Amino acid sequence: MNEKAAVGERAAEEYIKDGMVVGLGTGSTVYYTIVKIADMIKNGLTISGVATSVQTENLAKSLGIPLLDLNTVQKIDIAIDGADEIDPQFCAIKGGGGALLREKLIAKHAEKFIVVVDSHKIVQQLGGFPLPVEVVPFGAKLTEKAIQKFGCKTVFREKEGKAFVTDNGNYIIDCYFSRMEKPKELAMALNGIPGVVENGLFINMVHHVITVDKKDKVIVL
Ligand SMILES: O=C[C@H](O)[C@H](O)[C@H](O)COP(=O)(O)O
Repeated sequence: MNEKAAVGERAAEEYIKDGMVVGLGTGSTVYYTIVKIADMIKNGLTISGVATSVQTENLAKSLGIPLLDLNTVQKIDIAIDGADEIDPQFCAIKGGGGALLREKLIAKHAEKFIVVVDSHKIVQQLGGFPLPVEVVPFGAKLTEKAIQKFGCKTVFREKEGKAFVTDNGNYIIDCYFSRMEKPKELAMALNGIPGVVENGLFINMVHHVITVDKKDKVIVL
C-alpha cells in the first residue's frame, strides 16, 4: 500500500469543500493532497491555495491551482501538511524539507490544521527525527552554541555540499536530542534565542491526523 498516497488523498476527500482557501503544505505526502485538489478543481470546484514553500508554489501552478498572496487573504479555511514525527498529543516535528517557517505561519492562521502522515511517523516520544531550527545567517555559529545548551548535537544542514538556504534566505540547524522531554518548553525557549527565526516543533496546532492503522486502514484521529 502506498500510505502517503492513501492519507494524502483522503485528506482532500474528507476536508476540502467548494469555495475554500486552503493552506498547501510541503513534501512527498501532501503532494498527493495537492494533486487531488487539482482534480477537484478540474471537476468544477472553486478552490484557491496559499503555498507554504516555493516548491509547493511551483507544484500548484503546474497543476492549475489558483494561488493567493498570503497578505491579501481574509481567511484560510484549512491547512493540510505532512510531518516528520507526531506524538499521541499531536505535537509534531516538521521541517525535514526546510519549509517549517512558512508552514507554521500558515498553520497558525488556518481555521483547521490537518496533518497527513504514514504510519512510521507516529511515535510515542518526539526526538527520533532531528529538530530543524531556522536561523538567520548573521552570527549563526553563535546561535548554534546557544542552541547546544539545550543538550543537543547540532549540524548545519547542507545540500549538494553547500549550506542549505531556506525560502526565506536563512540556514537550518538540525538538532539531535537523545530524549526530548518537554517539547512545549523547548519550542518556546528556542524561539527566545536571538538569531532563531523558528523551530520545527508544532505544539497545540494540529486538529486532526490522518494516518494508516495496523490493518492497513486509513484512519482519522
Ligand atoms: O519542511 C518540510 C515539511 O515540514 C514536510 O511536511 C515534512 O518534512 C514531511 O515531509 P514528507 O511528507 O515528504 O515526509
